[in-house]
Amino acid sequence: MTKKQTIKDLGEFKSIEKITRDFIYRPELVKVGIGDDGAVVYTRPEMDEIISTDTMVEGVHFTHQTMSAFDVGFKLCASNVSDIAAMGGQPTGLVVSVTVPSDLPVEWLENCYEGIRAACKYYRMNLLGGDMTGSPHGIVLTGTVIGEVPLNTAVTRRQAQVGDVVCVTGTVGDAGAGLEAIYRKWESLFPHIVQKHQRPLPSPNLAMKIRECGASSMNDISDGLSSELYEIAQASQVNMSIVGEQIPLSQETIKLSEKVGVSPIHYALVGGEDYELVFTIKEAKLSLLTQEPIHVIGRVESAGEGVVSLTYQGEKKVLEAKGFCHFKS
Ligand SMILES: Nc1ncnc2c1ncn2[C@@H]1O[C@H](COP(=O)(O)OP(=O)(O)O)[C@@H](O)[C@H]1O
Ligand SMILES: Cc1ncc(C[n+]2csc(CCOP(=O)(O)OP(=O)(O)O)c2C)c(N)n1
Ligand SMILES: [Mg+2]
Repeated sequence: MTKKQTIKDLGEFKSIEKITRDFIYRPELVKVGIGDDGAVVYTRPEMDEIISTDTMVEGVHFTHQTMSAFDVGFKLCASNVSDIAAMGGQPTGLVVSVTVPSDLPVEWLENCYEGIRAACKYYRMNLLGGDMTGSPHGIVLTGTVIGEVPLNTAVTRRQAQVGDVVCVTGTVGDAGAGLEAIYRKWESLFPHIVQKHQRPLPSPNLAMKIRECGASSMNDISDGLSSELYEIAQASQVNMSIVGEQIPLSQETIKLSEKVGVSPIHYALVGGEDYELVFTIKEAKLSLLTQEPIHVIGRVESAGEGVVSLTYQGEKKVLEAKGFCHFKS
């Protein structure tokens, strides 16, 4: 068998050249793209700019068992786009920093960039630049995304109002349950949730509609619904009540929970990486969103310290503020 060409064989500049050709999907927004010290982009006077960044680390966000190189590239973009969507904005550009071991096959990086390309194409986002360095251990990819939202309309976590309903988009818990399915080698039994783990597809268009309908606060679900609810409640200084039975779950997540023997809402509350949205809005505005995949899961009850209560199977408790945590002891 011939040895695969590695990053070290090809060298830094040739590797960059190989993977970054033809990456502009919105040429009208770029003055200077890849190939200079910095990218130069047009900004529009009627828009505010949004900037966010997210990282994927081998062994933390993925392993060679859980995700292909293409998936890693795609999900890096998706998690960044999700942050822009959570502000009610649209993504326009991305820079990617790649830190890889020198013996990594060039093919891995090429496939990863095919995933980045698929996402950039899907979201009409320009790849504007990046960085490439060696890593003594494992792969680390960081995306920094820029996006735009009409002036002064960005939806923050800070404005949830007493009386608002609390809603989520899509189904919640699928990505965490999908990871469990991958670990147990049940991919063929649970194709939909495995796909949700490997290729999440946040929707800035849905987020934009939610913003236009008057959402008072919004957050994306990266660490788990429980911790995202607390982020809104604490930033807005309100208490919320959630009804467990109203959290939308997919059939596959329900089936996997039964097989594994955990509560069906477990993955929704603490799984994370769904890249769905949780938001608050006046109940009267909901009629504008009836065509959309949106579910009411609770209500903003009162001004307060930011406590979230959960009623489930007839029992009301304070929801544990649990989610994915990078620095657990
Ligand atoms: N190393 C850092 N330096 C500066 N700001 C940071 C750093 N890490 C996180 N933040 C900021 O802290 C806030 C919370 O971060 P995070 O939990 O990662 O947000 P999200 O879940 O939306 O990705 C964000 O505003 C983020 O920009
Ligand atoms: C191998 C592996 N183990 C565990 C997870 C689960 N996981 C890793 S990071 C994470 C939370 C989201 O990542 P983070 O970097 O905290 O996203 P952010 O909140 O910054 O958007 C979760 C649920 C995974 N995806 N893959
Ligand atoms: Mg983050």
